[in-house]
Amino acid sequence: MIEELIQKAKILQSALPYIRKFYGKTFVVKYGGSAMLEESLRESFAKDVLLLRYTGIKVVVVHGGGPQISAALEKFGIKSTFVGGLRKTDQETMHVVEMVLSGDINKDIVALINKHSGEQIYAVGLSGRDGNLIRAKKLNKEEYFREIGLEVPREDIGFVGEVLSVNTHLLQALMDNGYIPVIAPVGVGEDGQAYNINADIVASEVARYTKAEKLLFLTDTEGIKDKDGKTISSLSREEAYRLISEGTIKGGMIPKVKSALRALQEGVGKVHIVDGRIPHSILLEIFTEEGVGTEIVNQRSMD
Ligand SMILES: NC(=[NH2+])NCCC[C@H](N)C(=O)O
Repeated sequence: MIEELIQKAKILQSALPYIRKFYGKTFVVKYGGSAMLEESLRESFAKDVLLLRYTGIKVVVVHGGGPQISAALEKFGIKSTFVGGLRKTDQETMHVVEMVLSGDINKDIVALINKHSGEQIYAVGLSGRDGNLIRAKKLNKEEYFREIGLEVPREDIGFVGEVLSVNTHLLQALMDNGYIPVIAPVGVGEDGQAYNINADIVASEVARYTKAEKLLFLTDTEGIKDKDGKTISSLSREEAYRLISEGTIKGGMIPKVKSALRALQEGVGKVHIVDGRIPHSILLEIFTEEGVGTEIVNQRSMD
C-alpha cells in the first residue's frame, strides 16, 4: 500500500521541473472540438486549467464554436454559407454568432471552470468588444486567400474580421489578480461593429501580444502528421514551413499554423497541437518530457 503511495508521490514530483520552469508564465489555450462538446472531457479540461493556474501559470482560454453557430443558425432558419472555409457573415448572421459565442458558449465555459474553482481563482468571460480587447477590421480577403493558395472569391464575406491589436493591459490586470480570462473570438471595429474572427487566429494573436510562453491548440487530431500519416512529436519553424510548401499541411490548417509560426517568431516560446479527445492531454503535454501532441519550436535541439 505504502509502495503505491510512494509511486504517486514520484509522479507528482516528476512535474517539479516544469512547474519551476513555467511558474508565472502565460499560456494561451485554444479550446475547441470534442474537448468542448463531450461532458467528461469538459470537466477534465476545466480541472486541468485550474491545476495549471493554481501551480502559478497564468492561463488565457480562447474558445471556438463553429458547430454550435451552425446549429443556432439552422434553428433560426438562416442558411449557413461558407466561402473558401469562411462563414459568410451578414449582419443577421453576426447577431447569431455573437449570441452563441459571447452569450452562450463563453458563459458556459466560465461556469464550468468556476464550478471547480475554489475561492482563489475565477474565470471571467470576455468578448473582444469588452474593454476593446480585440480591435479588428474587415478581413483582407485577397491576402488571406492568396496565402492559402486559393482563388480569391468575388463574393463579399461580410463581417469576417482580422485582428488589429489586443488590449494586453486588460488581460494582465485580470491575470495578475488571479482571474482566468475566457475569450470569445469576436472583434470590435473602429465604429463598434462586431467582427467574426477565426478562433485559432485570435489565440495566436493573444499569445503574440501577451508574449506567452506557450500557445496550445486543443484539436480533434493527434497532431501534425508527416507524409506517411505519422504524428510528428517535435517540429521546428523551418520544418513546419516546409510541410506547408510540400502540401502536407493544407487547407484551413494553413492560416492557423502560419499565424502560430508568426507568434513563435515574435517571442512565444512554443506552440503545441494537442489531441483534445484524450482526457488530460494538456497535463500530459506540459508536465511530461515526451508529451502527447506536436510541439513547434523555433529551433529543435540536436538530440
Ligand atoms: N510533443 C512534444 N514533444 N511535447 C514535449 C513537451 C515538453 C515539455 N513538457 C514542454 O511543455 O515544453
